Formats: sequence, structure tokens, C-alpha cells
Amino acid sequence: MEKKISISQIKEVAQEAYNEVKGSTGGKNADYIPYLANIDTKLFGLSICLMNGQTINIGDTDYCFGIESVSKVHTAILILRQYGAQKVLDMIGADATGLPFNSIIAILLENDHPSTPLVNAGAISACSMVQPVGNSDKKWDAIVQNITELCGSAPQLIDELYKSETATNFNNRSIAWLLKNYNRIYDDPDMALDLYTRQCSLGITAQQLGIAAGTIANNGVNPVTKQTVFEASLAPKITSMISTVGFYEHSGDWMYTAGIPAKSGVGGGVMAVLPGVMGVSAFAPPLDEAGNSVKAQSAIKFIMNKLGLGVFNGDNVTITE
Ligand SMILES: NC(=O)CC[C@H](N)C(=O)O
Repeated sequence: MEKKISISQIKEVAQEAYNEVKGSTGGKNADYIPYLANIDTKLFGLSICLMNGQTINIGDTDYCFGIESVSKVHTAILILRQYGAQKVLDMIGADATGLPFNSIIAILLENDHPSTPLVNAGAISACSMVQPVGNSDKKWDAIVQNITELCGSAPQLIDELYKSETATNFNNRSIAWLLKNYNRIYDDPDMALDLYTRQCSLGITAQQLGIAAGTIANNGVNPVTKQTVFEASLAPKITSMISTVGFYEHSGDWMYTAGIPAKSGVGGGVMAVLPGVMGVSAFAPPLDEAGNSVKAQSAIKFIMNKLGLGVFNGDNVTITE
């Protein structure tokens, strides 16, 4: 069905979502990475990027927080750009795990397969695939360049977070070497792990993530810079991956209740993609038990439900002035 929504309606509903959710006290900061435990729990930002390049920003949308697992989406896009959809499917996979993001059992259950680039195992594997293989500095440049293009501006490494995470990432070290054992690491395992840890430690704002989500929603063309970042045919590939596993073991509940593919990070960021309509990002540090920001989920769900939007609704949505 045809559905028309005005920009002022979106602004109003976004403000309402923000006001509604702002005071909620549920969840708690990630504390297995010491840096994240100390971030102000009250920070809250909400950002929407429309296909005409207009952004709507409410609250702490300029605050630079740890991108963490949201970066898995960006680097999945990078390897899709470098290898194409079929190779990514063959070398990593595109399956849901139904298990926590750092699960080792998931690797064993999938018959040695990292499942998807959007859990820790597949993300470390993705970092190992980034070209040029064998050159850590150039791989890092490619990762940062790709994120910069998706967001329309550069992320900034949070050195303290990088150190904090490197000093405590024992589970991820096991994952990297287990994958090596199964021939699912395509470069040096320690290098792949370090690149993964570093990309998770990049600082990003909700506004930047909203624009990256908007770039995916806009079939690879950044709505703000107008740059074609990736081929349009890759957009449904990345969106399907986000919808199957973006919230880990809560992904099904999320799609059922909110109707929008979204990816979380333990830094409190969430990036959500409504193809052809908008990118939405929200940031607030306290997390639920699966590592997804409580306030970000509530705010995005509120917007979707109130506007009657969702990828499964079958509507042809037009945004009017
Ligand atoms: N879900 C997340 O954001 C996890 C990212 C974090 N760097 C980790 O590997 O544990």
C-alpha cells in the first residue's frame, strides 16, 4: 500500500520517543571491558538520516562513544565490496547463531563455520579477509576508510578503550585461534584479532551511525555526501544479515516487535536500517543481558510503531516535506 509520512511527523515522533525513553533506568553498562563500565549512564542520543540527506538529531548525538560491534556491519560491507556476496557466504556465512555474540559453542555447532560476519567469530574472520592480506597497516587504512565513507566523516580511535579491550579480550583470542584451527582465518590470527579489537575501539557519534545506516537504506549511496560507497546489489545482503543476527539471541523478538533490521554494540550504540526510507541510530550505554542498549531499543521501537513502519509491512513509503 502507498503510505505518506511528512518530515515534521517524523521529527515530532522522534522527539516523543526521546522524551518517553529518556528517564528509563533499565539495563547496565558493559563491565567486562573496564573503559565502558565508567561511561556516564545518562547519555542518550537519537539520530535519523533521511534519503534526501537531512538529519534529525536529538540529545547527545555528538558524543563520541565506542562503536564496538556495530563496526561488524561496516567491515562486513568492506569484505562484500572486496570479495562480492557469494565469496562472503562461502568463506564466513550468513546464518543466525541464536547465541551470544562471543559464543564459542556457536562455532562448533555450525560445523567449524563462523556463521556470519556480525558475531565476534565472523567479524574476526572478516578482518582476516580484508585486503591487502598480510599488511596490517594497509588493512587498517581500508577499514577506517570504509567506515569514513559510510558515515561521511572519520571515526576517532579511543586509545584508552583499545588498551582496555586488548588487555581483557581472552575469549576473543580463543575464538581467533579456534577459527585458525578450522581454516576460517585468512590471514595471521593475532593480526586479525588486533584489527577487530581496534575497529571496536573506534569512537563514533550517533549522528555518524545514523548516516551510515542511511547509506545502507539508500542502497549504498551516502545520502549526505552523495558518494556511492558500495554497489546497490549488496544492500539487501547486508540488511538481511543485520536482521537475522543484529541483536544476537534477541534478534527474532526484535524483528517481531520493532520490524526494523538493527545492529547493536556494547558501547550502547544501535544502527537501524529501513530500506529506501531512513537510517536510525540511537545511543545510550545501559544494556540488556544480550548486550543491546535498552534505551536505544525502546526509542527505535517507539518510532517504528508510532509511524506504522516496518520492513514486513509491505508499504511503499513516501516521505513528504
Ligand atoms: N557485542 C559487542 O559489541 C562486543 C564487542 C566487543 N569488542 C567484544 O568483542 O566483546
